[in-house]
Amino acid sequence: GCEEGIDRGEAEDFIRLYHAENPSAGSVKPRLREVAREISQTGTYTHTPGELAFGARVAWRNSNKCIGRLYWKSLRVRDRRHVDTADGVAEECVEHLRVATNKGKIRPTVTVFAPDRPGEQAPVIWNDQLIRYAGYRRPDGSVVGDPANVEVTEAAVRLGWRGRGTRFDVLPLIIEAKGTPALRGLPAEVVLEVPLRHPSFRWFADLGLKWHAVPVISNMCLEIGGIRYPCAPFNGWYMGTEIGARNLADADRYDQLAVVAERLGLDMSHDRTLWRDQALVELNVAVLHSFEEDGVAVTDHHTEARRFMLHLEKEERSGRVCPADWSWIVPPLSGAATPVFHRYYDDVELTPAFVRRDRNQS
Ligand code: HEM
Ligand SMILES: N=C(Nc1cccc(CNC[C@@H]2CCCN2)c1)c1cccs1
Repeated sequence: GCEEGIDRGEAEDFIRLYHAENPSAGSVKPRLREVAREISQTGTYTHTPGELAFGARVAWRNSNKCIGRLYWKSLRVRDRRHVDTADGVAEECVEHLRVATNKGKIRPTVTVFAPDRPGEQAPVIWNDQLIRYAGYRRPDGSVVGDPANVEVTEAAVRLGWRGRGTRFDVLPLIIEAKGTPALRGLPAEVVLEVPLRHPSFRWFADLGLKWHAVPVISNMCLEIGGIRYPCAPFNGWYMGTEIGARNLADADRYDQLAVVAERLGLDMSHDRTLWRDQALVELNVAVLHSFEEDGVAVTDHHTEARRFMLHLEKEERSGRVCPADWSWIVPPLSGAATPVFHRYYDDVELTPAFVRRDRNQS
């Protein structure tokens, strides 16, 4: 919340950073005076469109856990700070999906909705991504669909939603505006999905697996110069391992390794036959093959690791520290076979930033 008002120091630091990296923005002194005046009069201040776009791009550049930061300057910023109703947020999220998906040629995009302001509650989205598959817990404790989404599925059901009960039901958005949560379904035409098949094993298609094309994170707060934007959904494209080595592989997600190993005819009698590892590779081959064949942007972890090494070099050449968290940067498959494994990083927390939104804060 912003009961205590804006941190003037953070506001000044950001304005100075903006002018330092954008000489065409003119002299910093008049803008610093204007911001200080607005804060003392209203308890907050308003970013110019240029400051907002730069702040969002630098928040991406500062994201310690992100391997995909090479193209941070190309982030498309949709300034929707005037939107603060459930209908408005829903409409703009649908448009975000249309613009970002771009028929598979995915464009990294962020939509920035209303900020926290003294006495006004900013809208928030309860879903952690715009596109999520429902998880239905059955009486015997088993789950149909994505176990990671059982809670949000139950929240949607409490609000009146009923799914079809398949393993891949796309959840509605739950948007809380002015304290009231509301359901808003996504039109099918903005939810691009990729059915998964394997280039060599024809039986793979019969597993009935698929995944959505665009990951749009909708539960993080964008913080710029002391201003909090609790609703700022952002997307890139997937790295294949996120789907093939986590979402479909984790035991507490779709748990498909034994299913794939069985169909591969592997010896599953002991871990040391490495049947899990062989199944993992084929599952990831299927993800990359299917996305590529459908013309949907995706990267493999070798390519993404090489790009990140290039990003590190460029940042160091620009005289900046590139903050990184080794445990998130190293891919969950074949870590040491990628260059990002073989070095240390400075895991410092810089601002502007995308931060996890605490449950109790808006
Ligand atoms: C363009 C392609 C991109 C790729 C391939 C990529 C890749 C990734 C991957 C693999 C992760 C780890 C996710 C996980 O393990 O669950 C990640 C984390 C993250 N990425 Fe990126 N990213 C991209 C673009 C972006 C963009 C456009 C933004 C924001 C504008 C962004 C911000 C972040 C943040 C904040 C995290 C950490 C999330 C958390 O703390 O939970 N990334 N990225
Ligand atoms: N490729 C992406 N993956 C991504 C990025 C940030 C966060 C996430 C979701 N991470 C949460 C899960 C659940 C815990 C560990 N991983 C995925 C992108 C999503 C949005 C922009 S890029």
